[in-house]
Amino acid sequence: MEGLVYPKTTPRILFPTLNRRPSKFSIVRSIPASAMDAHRRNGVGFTPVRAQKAETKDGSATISSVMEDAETALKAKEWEVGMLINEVAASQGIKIRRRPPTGPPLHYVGPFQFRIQNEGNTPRNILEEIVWHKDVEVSQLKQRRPLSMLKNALDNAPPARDFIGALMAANQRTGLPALIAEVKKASPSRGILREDFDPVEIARSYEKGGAACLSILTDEKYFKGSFENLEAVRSAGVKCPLLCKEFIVDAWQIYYARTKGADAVLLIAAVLPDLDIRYMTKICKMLGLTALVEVHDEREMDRVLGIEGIELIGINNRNLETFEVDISNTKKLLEGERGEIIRQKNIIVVGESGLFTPDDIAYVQEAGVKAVLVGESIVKQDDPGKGITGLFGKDISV
Ligand SMILES: O=C(O)c1ccccc1NCC(=O)[C@H](O)[C@H](O)COP(=O)(O)O
Repeated sequence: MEGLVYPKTTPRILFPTLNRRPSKFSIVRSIPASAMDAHRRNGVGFTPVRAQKAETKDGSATISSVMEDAETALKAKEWEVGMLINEVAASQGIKIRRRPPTGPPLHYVGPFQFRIQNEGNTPRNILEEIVWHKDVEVSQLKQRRPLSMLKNALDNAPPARDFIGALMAANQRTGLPALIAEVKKASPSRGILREDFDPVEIARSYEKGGAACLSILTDEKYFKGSFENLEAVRSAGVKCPLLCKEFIVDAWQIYYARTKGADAVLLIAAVLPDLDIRYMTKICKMLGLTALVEVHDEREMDRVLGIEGIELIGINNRNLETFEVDISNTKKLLEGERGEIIRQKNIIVVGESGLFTPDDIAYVQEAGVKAVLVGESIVKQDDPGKGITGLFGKDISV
């Protein structure tokens, strides 16, 4: 296995040749997942994990300083806690691991220091990579806007609107699954979906075409979305309630989404252990937000059905680890006892991903969904609102 090589010497000693010899220090990654290859081909946001190097103020590379004993012990503890979190998640069948907090161990050979790419420090699939990146992104954002600051900002946020109410009203009005129309410029599996991307124009067109709610991608790196898009759509006067489509790994993000005008947030069961879903759902309720809890398979569905207070479940037909899309996943997860429990608990189910035709809509409606979340097939149309008519096989505008 190959790793990025840095010389090991005493602390703060400059190693001036490092910057001039980048090719010798680059990593050849060996990630087997075909998803990673597809992702790389599409060129959306992939950054290999690299060894960390310290930089001085003048920008030249330095040798990582030798850590003090206390610092080493703290890092070791952080590592252990990180591993424990992953163990709890794994015991619930969660395959997505959280990012190792201190990075992989260093190896010393002569004057060199190696950080070897291995199973433990390399994301195994695209969802894991997104989550690891999100962990870093959120911890940086939190430093700039601590929770106390967000809590103060809540007072100035536009009021939260009834996301589920809007879905139910549209479902009753049309007799068809209510549409959550997705404002999405790009995705890891499909690359760029729309070059001329004006989120407000697309949102208005969706609303005119009969969408009940909108899903706004806010992830920048992998979906080319932003919180500015969310804010812009909200302040443009679009009436449809807005789902903040983000990879939530920390409750701080829920507060942040609310300050930016979100009416709902996504919680992904493939990423979040039960306890996180439980307390994040409570935070959502406290803030007046709807939680759309997303599942991909039977195990995730069973976990989520075991959690009190879940009102809205999304069944994603896209396997976020392999990118495979199969709309029969919706039917499979709503069959038998699970469907029964969902009806008893009055949970609204949303069919997500891979829906392109009126037959697809009819198929998931027959399976039991009251709403659908659709991106690609409508956002790619010249007139996204008219794309809705094509998707449903009839005009569903108000
Ligand atoms: O779509 C991806 O490539 C993707 C990769 C990793 C995590 C999530 C991903 N997509 C999120 C979604 O599931 C879709 O944006 C959403 O359900 C709409 O799907 P579609 O109608 O197929 O655009």
